[in-house]
Amino acid sequence: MIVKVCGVQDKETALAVAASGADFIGFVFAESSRRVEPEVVKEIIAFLPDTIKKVGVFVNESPDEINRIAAFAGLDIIQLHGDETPTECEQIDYPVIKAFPIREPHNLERLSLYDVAYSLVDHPGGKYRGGSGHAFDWQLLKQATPSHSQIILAGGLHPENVQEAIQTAQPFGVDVSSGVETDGRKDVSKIQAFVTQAKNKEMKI
Ligand SMILES: O=C(O)c1ccccc1N[C@@H]1O[C@H](COP(=O)(O)O)[C@@H](O)[C@H]1O
Repeated sequence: MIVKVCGVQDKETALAVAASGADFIGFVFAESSRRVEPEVVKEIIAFLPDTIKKVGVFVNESPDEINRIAAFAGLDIIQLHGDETPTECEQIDYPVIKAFPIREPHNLERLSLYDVAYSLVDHPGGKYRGGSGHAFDWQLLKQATPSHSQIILAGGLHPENVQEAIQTAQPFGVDVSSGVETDGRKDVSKIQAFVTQAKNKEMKI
């Protein structure tokens, strides 16, 4: 099970995410309370091991600008969380995670239009285009087909519900942001608990 922890804004949290055993770490470059500047991300990434993949989250940014920021900061993967077209996804020089808001079963039909590395399925969102902390009906994913690219489940996940979410939706990976925060800040104990639960490891007390 691939685990991504998103919305990291400082070095201490980034090191804790890497130490937790997470596979992907996410930095939000879009409008959000979790937005970080490329210069800050570049500094953080310098301290991270190669084993954790660095994901940049963008919303409706131009492919040229995304490729420029990715090369500058040292990103490995690009997550597109807006209205990006299949053509725009192909203009990204990095593996792409394309996010799809899921409200109804027919929303899954769009996944097959995109030739991307991963499809991320998320709640339609609140104030920003992601990171709402709300879950959608995981049962809808039972209608996903093997022709869809590897599915990452997101939206309202936290340490207490991630195992049920995995059992219900059977995704390739899971992604969390709000669910590992306390009072709007990343909480290291919740990050550790989330990764442990998602990877179905025994909790160390
Ligand atoms: O986290 C954000 O602030 C954010 C802003 C804009 C686009 C995407 C964002 N994050 C992604 O949102 C989902 C779900 O987050 P949550 O766990 O429900 O808080 C996740 O894919 C984040 O990568």
